[in-house]
Amino acid sequence: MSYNNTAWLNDVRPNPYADQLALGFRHLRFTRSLEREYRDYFLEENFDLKRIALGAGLLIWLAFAVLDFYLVSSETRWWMLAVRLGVLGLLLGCGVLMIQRRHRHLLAPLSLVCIGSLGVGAGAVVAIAHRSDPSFPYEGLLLVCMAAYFLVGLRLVEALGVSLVILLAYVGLELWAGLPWPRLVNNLLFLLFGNIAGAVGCYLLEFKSREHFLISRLMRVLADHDSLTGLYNRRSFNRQLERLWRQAQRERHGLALLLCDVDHFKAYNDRYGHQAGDLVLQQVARVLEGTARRPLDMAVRLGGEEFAVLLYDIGEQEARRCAEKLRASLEEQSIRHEASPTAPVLTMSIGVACVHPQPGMPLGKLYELYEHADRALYEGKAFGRNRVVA
Ligand SMILES: Nc1nc2c(ncn2[C@@H]2O[C@H](COP(=O)(O)OP(=O)(O)OP(=O)(O)O)[C@@H](O)[C@H]2O)c(=O)[nH]1
Repeated sequence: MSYNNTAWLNDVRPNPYADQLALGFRHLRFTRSLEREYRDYFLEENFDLKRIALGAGLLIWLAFAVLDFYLVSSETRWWMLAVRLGVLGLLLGCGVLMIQRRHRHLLAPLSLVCIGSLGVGAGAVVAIAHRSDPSFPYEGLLLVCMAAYFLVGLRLVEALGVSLVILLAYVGLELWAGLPWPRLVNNLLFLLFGNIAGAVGCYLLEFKSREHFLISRLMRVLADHDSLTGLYNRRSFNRQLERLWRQAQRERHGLALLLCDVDHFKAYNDRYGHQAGDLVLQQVARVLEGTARRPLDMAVRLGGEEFAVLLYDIGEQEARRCAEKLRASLEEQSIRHEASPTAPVLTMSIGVACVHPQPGMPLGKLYELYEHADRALYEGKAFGRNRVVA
């Protein structure tokens, strides 16, 4: 099985999610960093499922314990009950850890312990019963394996591993119980075929889950980024601006907004063509990215030839210096602009505004930051362009 509809992906590459979709993942494995991200996502997605499955498993286990008691009359039922109680204790112990989010990293191993103990416990109960009654039903074991494939939120490799352990333990226990060979072979074949069906279903489920992960992450990236330059778009800028405002209020850090506008870009388009204009916008974007290097900084394409750089934890002097460096960097690219009346190369004007958000300062001040930078940019244009105004 492979992911076939890759033609549209070429439009959005390079992008790690699109690249992985195009590369395929039929062995249910991504590249190293994506694999780590997927496993985190998978754990988070299945957090509730695991807890519900554990609750259901406990109830079914108890119901079978009651059934054993009525179905088996000999002394062996006490041994069966002891096994059931032992497994019950283990499930309760794991359950206490699993319901707390702070033990999230233990979720996968705990699920394996739960399903494994249910399987081996069920195998032990069946083997004990088979010592006196070889026709005692053993099919419940398949139920446990099916839960591993479909209910507990395990990856295929985990479900296969734990099912294999359960089957091996079952064979060992039946040999100890002395189940006649023809019966053992019959039971084992039934369990094996059931497991093959479960594994195929689990493979398809995991494949779809991985595909969903990649597509949903890719959609998120596309929704937050400008398709021409790859910079953040205005929507994610607005979101991030408010988030950073609150963070800066809490941490008492300064914020700076650099509004950048390419000079005489209409003339550039008219002189060199729209496609050349697009390439230049991409070049400008790379220059802006060089300025927004720290994790909370952000380079944005607001639209057309208007860009913004949001800088976190910065003072007025430093912001002005950054803006000047940015302006000079574009000029140093020496992109010829023969149609510009102000410079022989492509330049941009930058309006700078800074704020130190204090706790309790209204959000309205944030919009003043934008207005201030916009006014400064307007002045920069009016005073001849290719300059920084704060
Ligand atoms: N190539 C290209 N051009 C674009 C894009 N978006 C907007 N533009 C062009 O950018 C130009 C912006 O022109 P104006 O707003 O008049 O600004 P300007 O010519 O740069 O003049 P000043 O800003 O005053 O220096 C318009 O001609 C738009 O068509 C784009 O994605 N690609």
